[in-house]
Formats: sequence, C-alpha cells, structure tokens
Amino acid sequence: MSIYTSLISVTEMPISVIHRPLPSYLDEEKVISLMETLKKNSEDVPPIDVNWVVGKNPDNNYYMAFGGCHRWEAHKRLGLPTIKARIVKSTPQDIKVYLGSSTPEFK
Ligand SMILES: Nc1ncnc2c1ncn2[C@@H]1O[C@H](COP(=O)(O)OP(=O)(O)OP(=O)(O)O)[C@@H](O)[C@H]1O
Repeated sequence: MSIYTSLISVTEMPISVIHRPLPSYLDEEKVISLMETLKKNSEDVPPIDVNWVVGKNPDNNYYMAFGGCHRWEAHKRLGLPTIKARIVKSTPQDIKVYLGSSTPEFK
C-alpha cells in the first residue's frame, strides 16, 4: 500500500463541517454551469480538496477548504447536504501557507 492511500481519501462530506476561511471570487456563469452538471452528471464534478488537521486534543478534527470555490458555491445553491471531498491529512504548518498569522489555534 502506498503511503498516500493512508493520507488521502475521497469521501462524501457534510458541507456543514467544512470551514472556508478565505473569500471566494466567483465567475457566475461557471457556478451556474456547475449547478447544471451536478444535476445531470454529478460524476463529472471531481472532489474538492479538504485539509484535515487533528487538534492538540486528538478528539478535535478541523476540516478546511481553500480552493474548489465554484464547486462549493454550486453545491450550496443547490442545497446539497454533502460534497465529494479529497481529504488531505495536514499540519498547522500546511494551513499557515494559506492563512499566515490568521491560522487558528488547533486546540
Ligand atoms: N459545468 C462545469 N463547469 C466548470 N467545471 C466543471 C463543469 N463540470 C465539471 N467541471 C469540473 O469541475 C472542476 C472545476 O474546477 P475549477 O478549478 O474550474 O473551479 P473550482 O476549483 O471549483 O473553483 P476555484 O478554482 O475558483 O477555487 C474541474 O475539474 C472541471 O473539469
């Protein structure tokens, strides 16, 4: 088994547990087009990347997404409860690349 299979997995995740700390800049036509694809051929829409950090307390799991803005918005507008996610096991240092000094404390 490759190391990657233990660190990365694709799953349907409840949208409500994923945090998106950065604002999305959206191309309206792309959002609408993605909504159509989700309705007709949802398998054509690949998973978004979700960074998973385990807190200092190992019971605390943090799920964060930085890209996939259009796919996220299309799911939200359709009222879908879950989104296909590629979960990437990450460290607070990985999150710092995106958030710098705004990186939260992972308790
Ligand atoms: N109707 C569609 N319009 C755009 N992309 C589509 C559509 N259907 C399937 N896709 C796929 O969905 C993915 C969209 O990725 P894309 O990088 O364009 O946007 P995003 O990642 O959701 O948003 P952003 O890049 O702004 O964070 C691509 O892999 C694309 O092939």
